Amino acid sequence: MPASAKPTACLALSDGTVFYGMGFGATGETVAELVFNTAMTGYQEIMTDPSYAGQVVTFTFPHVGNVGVTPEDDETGTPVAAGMVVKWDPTEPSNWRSRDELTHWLTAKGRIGIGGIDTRRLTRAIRQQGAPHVALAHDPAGNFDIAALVAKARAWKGLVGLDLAKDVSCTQSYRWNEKRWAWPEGYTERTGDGLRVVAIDYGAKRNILRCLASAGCDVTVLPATATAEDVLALNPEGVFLSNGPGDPAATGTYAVPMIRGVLKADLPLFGICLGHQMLALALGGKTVKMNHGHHGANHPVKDLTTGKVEITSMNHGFTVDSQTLPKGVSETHVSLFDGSNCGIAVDGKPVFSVQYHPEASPGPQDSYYLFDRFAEAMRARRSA
Ligand SMILES: NC(=O)CC[C@H](N)C(=O)O
Repeated sequence: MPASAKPTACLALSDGTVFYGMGFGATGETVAELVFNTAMTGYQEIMTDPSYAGQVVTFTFPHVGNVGVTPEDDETGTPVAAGMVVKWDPTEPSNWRSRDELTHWLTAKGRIGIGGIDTRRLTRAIRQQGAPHVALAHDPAGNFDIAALVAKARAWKGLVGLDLAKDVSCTQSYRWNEKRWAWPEGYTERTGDGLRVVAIDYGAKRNILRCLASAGCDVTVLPATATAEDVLALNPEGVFLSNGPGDPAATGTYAVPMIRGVLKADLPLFGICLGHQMLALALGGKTVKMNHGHHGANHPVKDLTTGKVEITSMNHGFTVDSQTLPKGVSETHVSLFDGSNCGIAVDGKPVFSVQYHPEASPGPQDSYYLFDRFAEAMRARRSA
């Protein structure tokens, strides 16, 4: 922000720290948790990932806006993150795929952005104090009641205990057949299997559904509140639990009974992120809030069964406490950043889940094998 320019946006942290900058996108105010994401690409996928409901995202990579936005890159129909914080004001798009400018898109979709922020200082603050509660305000006239904004950030109850999955889930069931556009090395499209998969939508990213379809699945998506009876009535060959926002323990009030009911049917089951956390809860484990979580596209994860390291895309603020996993449930993956749990499996059964995002959107493709593993488990069951 030029020294002479009057700030048109501000970010007030609950500890009273205030960052001033230039507003873009929608005007108004929002109160949320503040996280940082270190990915160098994929700002549109990040903003439209429903798992970011209730969170404002600080982008540590400074170039945001340079490839514009295109509906093809939406993870759901609209940005779900509450707002975005960037170092420089978004640049004009220069990309053949761009259909809109980031700033215009944010305005149209009612999401606030703030540019000109020292994102390095802000990120250090997030690391030190844990993901803070913030109020983000954008007013072209530059009038801000800072005391009121700080008070709003302080009064906000936060994500612990908050169930947001119901808000972002679909309300009606639907079929999904669209496949991936690009293939990770060594993989090609699997067709003709028609593996009947029921995917529970807690805020599912579209590229996860594409990956399931590409692995040979014929996917029926059900709303978050679907019961085990609803799921099993569709005679699935496998069940998938999606990613999603909020506290897994709060979402678990309805998801856990459903998952326990489905587990009795002894079907292949695969969960990602929130789905992973809720599978752990259903099996008797516990989840805890992390200090500032993991949000980025280069997080190393070790597969404990093979010793292989995957570079993964991550976005989570809660984690499964591996100490609480009961007998018969194994930890399969760990984060090489902090040793936190990144995967579990029920011993001897094709029931498994991962904390990270193997659909590679945005980011690395190393973990696509998990979709194939899920599909292979269904094929094995079919031929048994
Ligand atoms: N990406 C996700 O599914 C996030 C899960 C959960 N809301 C968390 O923050 O840990």
